[in-house]
Amino acid sequence: MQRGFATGGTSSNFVKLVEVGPRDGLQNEKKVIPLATKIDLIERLAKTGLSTIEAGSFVAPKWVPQMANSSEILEHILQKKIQSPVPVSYSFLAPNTKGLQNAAALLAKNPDAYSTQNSPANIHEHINKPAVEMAVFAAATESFSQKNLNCDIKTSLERFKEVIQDAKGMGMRVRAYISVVLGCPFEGYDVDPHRVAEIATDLLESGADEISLGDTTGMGTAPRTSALLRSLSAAGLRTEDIAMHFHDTYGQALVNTAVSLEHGVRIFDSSVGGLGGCPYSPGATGNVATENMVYFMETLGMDTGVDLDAVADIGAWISGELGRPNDSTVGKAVLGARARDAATSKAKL
Ligand SMILES: CC(C)(COP(=O)([O-])OP(=O)([O-])OC[C@H]1O[C@@H](n2cnc3c(N)ncnc32)[C@H](O)[C@@H]1OP(=O)([O-])[O-])[C@@H](O)C(=O)NCCC(=O)NCCSC(=O)C[C@@](C)(O)CC(=O)[O-]
Repeated sequence: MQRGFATGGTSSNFVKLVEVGPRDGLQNEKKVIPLATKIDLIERLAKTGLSTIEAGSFVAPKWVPQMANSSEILEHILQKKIQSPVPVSYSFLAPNTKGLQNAAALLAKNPDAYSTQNSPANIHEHINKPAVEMAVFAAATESFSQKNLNCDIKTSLERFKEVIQDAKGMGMRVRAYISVVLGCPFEGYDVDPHRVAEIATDLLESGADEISLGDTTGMGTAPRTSALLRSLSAAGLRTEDIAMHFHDTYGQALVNTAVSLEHGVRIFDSSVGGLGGCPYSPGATGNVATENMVYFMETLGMDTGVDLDAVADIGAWISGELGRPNDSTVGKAVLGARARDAATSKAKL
């Protein structure tokens, strides 16, 4: 369907979306999701123009059982050529060196199957070989760090330094999350932006390539998002190193996205069908839906390179597979408009 927004990508209006559905989106589902469904989801997403897909998590299966088959997912990515119109980087979480080593063992078995930061910058090379990146995840509050990682922030940063340096040594790109930056389920709204800046600086100094700031609880508001980004900037952080990760629990995700765009942020996390929730954040709902994010960027004349109709189809499909409602308002609207158009064309025949 023609949506009639200004389009046309230039490097200045490009916004990178990081699809977190297969990891953040699925990790909290109670029902066991078959491996084949997870792989199908990743393969479908890879065809939409998304360039980064968070595919799994090398965490303790006792803690997050739904992610227990992340090794099989990584193996599939390495062994089968997933078709994609653009080079895709597949990202996996690691909470400690054990998680990284588990991923590294699979990479070592398939050394020619993936590209690294050291690979030649040849687009065909990258299209033929997926990139694999790792992600570590800290918290902005002590309570959340204890619940999510079973250690305090200082200990987590020491562990992450090792994980980041080892992963970088293997040529991998590393992203670092900081959760609960705009509100904590245990400590409330009072999250200190200066502390967020300190943690982000520590992670960047350890070698992380990008910091994703998680509004885990969706408690972020426009003024508080702006205040946080001002604090980070005052502390010397560069917007090009920052990604924003909004959950839409209070319906503020796109407002906060607009504020972040004004501050120069150009990387946003989202989840197809609005899947998600954090197992250690009671009451947390899904990430902002990828469909909503793509549509929103299109209305602003920004270019994500992502096919909105294709992600709308995937959102409806995966919601059906999981037996849950499709949480993307845009996804439902796109499919509704398509059904109306089809009915109108049929009536004209
Ligand atoms: C960090 C630990 C492991 C500490 O947990 P612990 O219990 O303190 O760890 P431990 O070192 O004492 O080990 C306990 C057991 O786990 C095993 N183990 C230990 N590490 C691993 C590993 N990597 N892979 C596989 N197994 C592992 C270890 O071998 C041992 O096994 P046992 O001897 O009992 O059989 C645990 O707290 C953990 O896995 N936490 C992860 C929690 C998580 O995944 N949360 C969700 C991701 S964060 C998120 O969703 C937020 C985000 C990123 O989306 C952004 C936002 O919205 O905020």
